[in-house]
Amino acid sequence: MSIEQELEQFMSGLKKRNPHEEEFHQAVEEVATSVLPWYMDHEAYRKAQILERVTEPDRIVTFRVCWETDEGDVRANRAWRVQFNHSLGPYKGGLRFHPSVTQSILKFLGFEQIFKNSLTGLPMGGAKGGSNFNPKGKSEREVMRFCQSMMTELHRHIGEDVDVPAGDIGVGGREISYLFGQYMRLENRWSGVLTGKGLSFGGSAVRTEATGYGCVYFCEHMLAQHGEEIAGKKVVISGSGNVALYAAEKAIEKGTKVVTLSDSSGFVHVTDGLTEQQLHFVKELKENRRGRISELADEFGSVKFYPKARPWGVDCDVALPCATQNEMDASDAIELARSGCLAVCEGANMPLTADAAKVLADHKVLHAPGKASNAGGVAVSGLEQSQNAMRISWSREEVDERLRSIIANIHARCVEYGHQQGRVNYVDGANIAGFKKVADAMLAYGVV
Ligand SMILES: NC(=O)C1=CN([C@@H]2O[C@H](COP(=O)(O)OP(=O)(O)OC[C@H]3O[C@@H](n4cnc5c(N)ncnc54)[C@H](O)[C@@H]3O)[C@@H](O)[C@H]2O)C=CC1
Ligand SMILES: O=C(O)CCC(=O)C(=O)O
Repeated sequence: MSIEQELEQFMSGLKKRNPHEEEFHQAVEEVATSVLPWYMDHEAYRKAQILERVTEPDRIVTFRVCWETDEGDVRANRAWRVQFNHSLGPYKGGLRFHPSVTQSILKFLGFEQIFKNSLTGLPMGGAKGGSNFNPKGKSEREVMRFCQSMMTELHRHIGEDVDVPAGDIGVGGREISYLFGQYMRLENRWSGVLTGKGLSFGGSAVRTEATGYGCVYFCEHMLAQHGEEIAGKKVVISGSGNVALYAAEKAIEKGTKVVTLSDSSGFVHVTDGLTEQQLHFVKELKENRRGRISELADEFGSVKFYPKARPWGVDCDVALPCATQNEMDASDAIELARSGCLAVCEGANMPLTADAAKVLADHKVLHAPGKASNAGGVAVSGLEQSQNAMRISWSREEVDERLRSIIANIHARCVEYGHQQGRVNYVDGANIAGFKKVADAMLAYGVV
């Protein structure tokens, strides 16, 4: 059978076993496309059915989360924890609170997390969880009651050596604190069972910034590998949450011009590049006031807001999609390629549709997949676990230095496994390097 036929047969079985889970199919197909040519050459992995086994989660816990609104009305949400694979260490991955959350989305995220965590070189397995709860418009007390109710079930399934959740969309420092408080109340002990904690109670320096900073560090390596430098580049960023804001901060520090940010209501265009004052305004707006990105244009006359639009039509050298999955489609990718964009470095998880990724490859636009370029967040979470286990805290400088070194290593591994005719195919490189380490561990464990 040809590789294409192998892929088709494998994907057709996977789709039958996991019907109506489009995001999960998409994430698996991307990995399988990269690894199959290599996998078919390695009899031992094939015989042990590693690809079939690694695409089946170890377990999925689904549960109901009941809570009361401030008016005393009862609400019931659905929540999940997908514990995908713990071959390399305790399960690790974020929790997402967003009305769009489904089992398919959490399976795609948990699956990607296996290989991302493998690439960091730290001992972490892959997991993801979350709920279709919408924190938007909820009061502090409602968010607290939801988090407490969620942890009342979740605490049975997690532990510092079992599964260590963290934040993701809709889950930041506030939610992690409420979840952690409830965990301690239920278990009557302090443990590093969540990461992204406050600095005064076991959190790590630089965890808040790590995903965005790491994405820019990765982009810098990717450009340098291809004879370009980041300073002076025009950068388009989507999103205005945790990842986007700290990617913008680091990009500005590196001498780039950040010309866009966005949220689900539209995007802002800052022709001359976002200033530090404007970035400070957006941080306050998003992290504390939880307002809309259009308020940046209301505050600063030179900023223009485009409602219900995405930023990919704005001319740029570098694009950092930092909002959500499938936020860039083929027509967006064509616009980016036409504007002369050199590199797309994913801050979000799977922000490109499969067709968009193909357009970038056809136009020779460098493309770093999230599992490599946004691994800085989980890497610093891994460092938070180490600090908690040793009961110490490293300085900001020390954590940042370790983060840079982990990102440099991930980049080097992408180059090692993705080098193709003078350029690097970062998607293949990340997938093969991440997969191989997990596959070797699974082989060593025998049939389990
Ligand atoms: N927080 C972290 O450490 C990590 C996050 N990621 C990924 O980065 C992405 C962003 O996550 P965070 O910044 O943490 O979340 P966040 O909740 O802080 O921000 C999410 C951002 O995405 C935007 N957004 C959400 N849904 C959208 C939609 N349907 N259309 C347009 N915009 C939308 C929001 O307006 C917001 O700007 C996600 O894909 C997440 O999985 C990846 C690695 C680590
Ligand atoms: O810090 C973590 O454990 C998880 C981060 C995350 O959810 C991700 O890498 O997508």
